[in-house]
Amino acid sequence: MLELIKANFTESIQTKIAASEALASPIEQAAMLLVQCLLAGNKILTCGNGGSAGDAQHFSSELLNRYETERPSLPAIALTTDSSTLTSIANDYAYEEVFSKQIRGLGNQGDILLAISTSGNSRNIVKAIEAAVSRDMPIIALTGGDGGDVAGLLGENDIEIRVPSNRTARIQEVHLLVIHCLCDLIDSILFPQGDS
Ligand SMILES: O=C(CO)[C@@H](O)[C@H](O)[C@H](O)[C@H](O)COP(=O)(O)O
Ligand SMILES: [Zn+2]
Repeated sequence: MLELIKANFTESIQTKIAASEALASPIEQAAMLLVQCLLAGNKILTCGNGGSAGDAQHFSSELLNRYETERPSLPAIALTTDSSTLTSIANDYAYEEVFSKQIRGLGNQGDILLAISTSGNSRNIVKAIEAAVSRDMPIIALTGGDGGDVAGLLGENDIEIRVPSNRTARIQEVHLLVIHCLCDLIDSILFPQGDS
């Protein structure tokens, strides 16, 4: 048991060290894109499944409320939270449409879609990206493995932050760190002294 625990910690740490080299540049680019979006008065929509739904909500709550310092609320919506909307879209159409239909209703040109998928292959994430493209929304995709179908859908102005791991749990652990880096960078650029 203790060996298994140690192995999980070791693998997580090693994945984070590898990611810190590979992902610093795309994380910086994503932070700049998010800041531009917010300065232009646009908003951020987030989505994901399972643990990644939690990550999508984690990020939107840190924007709407706060991260570490006092500052004004920033506009973000997690598309994973409205059970009436999610169940009716899944029931009347298909589960793969649960995010895309919300994006077509809520997304405006210049809003950002933050799409989270460890495999890059979840159909509702693929459909969400297609909907964002149709609304002229830039996309930031948090992925892992080989990037899956998501990687092939992104345009030159979109950003993929792909964790160098094939294990869902390890990828999710780095995704959360990436989300906290993005919050830290947004706050330090927009509110240098933590002023509100
Ligand atoms: O948290 C975990 C596994 O660690 C699961 O809930 C996991 O998020 C779910 O199986 C998701 O459906 C996986 O989707 P994706 O990351 O491949 O898009
Ligand atoms: Zn998980």
